[in-house]
Amino acid sequence: METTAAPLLQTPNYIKQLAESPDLHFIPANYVHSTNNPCDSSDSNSIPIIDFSLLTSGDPHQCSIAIHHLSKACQDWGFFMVVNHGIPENLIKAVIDCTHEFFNLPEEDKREYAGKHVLDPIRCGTSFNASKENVFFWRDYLKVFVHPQFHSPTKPQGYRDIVSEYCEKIREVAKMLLGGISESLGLEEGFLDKALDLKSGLQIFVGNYYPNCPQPELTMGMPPHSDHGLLTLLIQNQVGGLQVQHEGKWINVNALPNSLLVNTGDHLEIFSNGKYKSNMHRAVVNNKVTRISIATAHGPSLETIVSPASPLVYNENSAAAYIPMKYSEYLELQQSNQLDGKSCLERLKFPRN
Ligand SMILES: O=C(O)CCC(=O)C(=O)O
Ligand SMILES: [Fe+2]
Repeated sequence: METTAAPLLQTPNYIKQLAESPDLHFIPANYVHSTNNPCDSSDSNSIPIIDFSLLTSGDPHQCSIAIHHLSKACQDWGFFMVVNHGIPENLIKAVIDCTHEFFNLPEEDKREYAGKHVLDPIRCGTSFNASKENVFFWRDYLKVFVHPQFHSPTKPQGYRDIVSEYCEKIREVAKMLLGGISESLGLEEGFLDKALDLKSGLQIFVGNYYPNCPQPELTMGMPPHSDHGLLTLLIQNQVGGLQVQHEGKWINVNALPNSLLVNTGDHLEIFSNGKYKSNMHRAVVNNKVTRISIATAHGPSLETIVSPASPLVYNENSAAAYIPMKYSEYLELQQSNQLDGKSCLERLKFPRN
């Protein structure tokens, strides 16, 4: 394997800019990660598949099958693919295309959204928590709050209409899945929705841009992490790169055509009192083509204090395993330098003896 790397580089504004520099054969040293080789992973055909049409069929028997599948998927994997979700293929393509156009805008158009606070509604930048780690990843991002209030960059043209249509549709899918998940926990379908104030719930549209990389085996697009919130629904431009952790192994996600890739988040773990663990995942890059992915994260309202669901806790068999915290405070803590190497979720776990 080629291990030579170019010297350290001053932080570029965007990885896109670096990846497009002529004669880039070696990646700068601050992009090299000595974690396990990202290519050392298994393929899997066993990733759970949820047929969304069963959940929405109105037939109680079909619904209960889907709920059972959701329960197993959340408990065993924290990850599943959703088919027959009803979101038109051409809308998905349009969202990916206009997000690609956003990343292709001149730097001055993107500059006004750079270097913002985690609660600012539109942010774009590079890497993954670069301010904290000073270690870089092969990725640029655009993060936009799209619910309860819809925000949008002003360019490219057409972006606002396409993305708002997509976000509305994907939120409906997330809401139905969360209704099924609520039932799978032995709660009423609407329990989670009410408890976490989903009608004012935060929805964040995250566009990820991973340009092709001359030494993909030495770096990573996104390091291993879990997502905040309840459920993240992801689409991509037909280029793989997402890997999920399952039973201690990294699994390449080979997406079914036109499927949504869904992972559980930290606040579902908290709400379920640890029954549904938040999924660990990461993104690898390749040396051939640019990969675009769009992750839409769905969480409680920013004001909600998230704690384990009361019916799951106040019985003789279990006690709350997580300390309650306001969702907005969680987001700020996650971005801060005050975690002593622990994950934010780890910090909220009650110590067990
Ligand atoms: O690009 C991917 O496949 C993963 C993206 C992701 O994990 C995220 O945006 O949180
Ligand atoms: Fe993620």
